[in-house]
Amino acid sequence: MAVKLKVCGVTRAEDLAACVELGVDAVGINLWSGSRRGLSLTEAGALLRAVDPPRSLERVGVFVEPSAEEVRRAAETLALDLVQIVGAEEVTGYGLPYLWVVRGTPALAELLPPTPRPARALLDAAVPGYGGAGQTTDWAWAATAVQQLAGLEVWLAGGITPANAAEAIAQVRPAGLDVASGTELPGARRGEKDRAAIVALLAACRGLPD
Ligand SMILES: O=C(O)c1ccccc1N[C@@H]1O[C@H](COP(=O)(O)O)[C@@H](O)[C@H]1O
Repeated sequence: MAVKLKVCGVTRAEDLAACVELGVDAVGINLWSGSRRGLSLTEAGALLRAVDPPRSLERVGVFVEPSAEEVRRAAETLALDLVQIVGAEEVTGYGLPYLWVVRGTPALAELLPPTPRPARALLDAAVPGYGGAGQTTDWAWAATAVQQLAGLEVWLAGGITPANAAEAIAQVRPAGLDVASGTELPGARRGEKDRAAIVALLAACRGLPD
């Protein structure tokens, strides 16, 4: 089965257009000013208007400790499909379809989907700075979590690169990969994406040779 790919932290029109052209499944629009991939709502709106991606490309808004009003306003302005909220103590998506972000490796016995039910779960590494640091989570733990959460779509994030994506898929069996750093060349200043990295990640997701 094909594994989906989300390219997270898109900041340039050419990168968003490449995601459309290459058949990426989802893009993350980072709306946190603390991230080097962060866009203001005005910038994010301009980016989406410049490319006008088809609705088949899922739009995920990424937030860190946002207010409910901030999330609702962005979801409406950018026509977001899902919201990904990191850092808040209790995350329920503020009434919108949301990703349940699981950071680190909590005890599996306590790994229960919150209410209301999330659209999917995202297993990410617990890193200082909330995310996007290119650090892998524990894949053995993640593989067990995927099995335990059967019935819920579970994606894997954290330190996925073209070099390790196939191995991550084989070990963890996620429904999708969510990649920020691994879609960029070293030194990318503001989330500039590398087309070759996206091509290679898609090949791993679709089970194709490089
Ligand atoms: O990308 C960011 O800068 C970011 C900032 C704050 C919260 C989440 C962020 N990104 C998410 O983190 C995962 C893992 O990133 P990476 O591939 O290890 O760099 C990424 O997929 C985003 O969903």
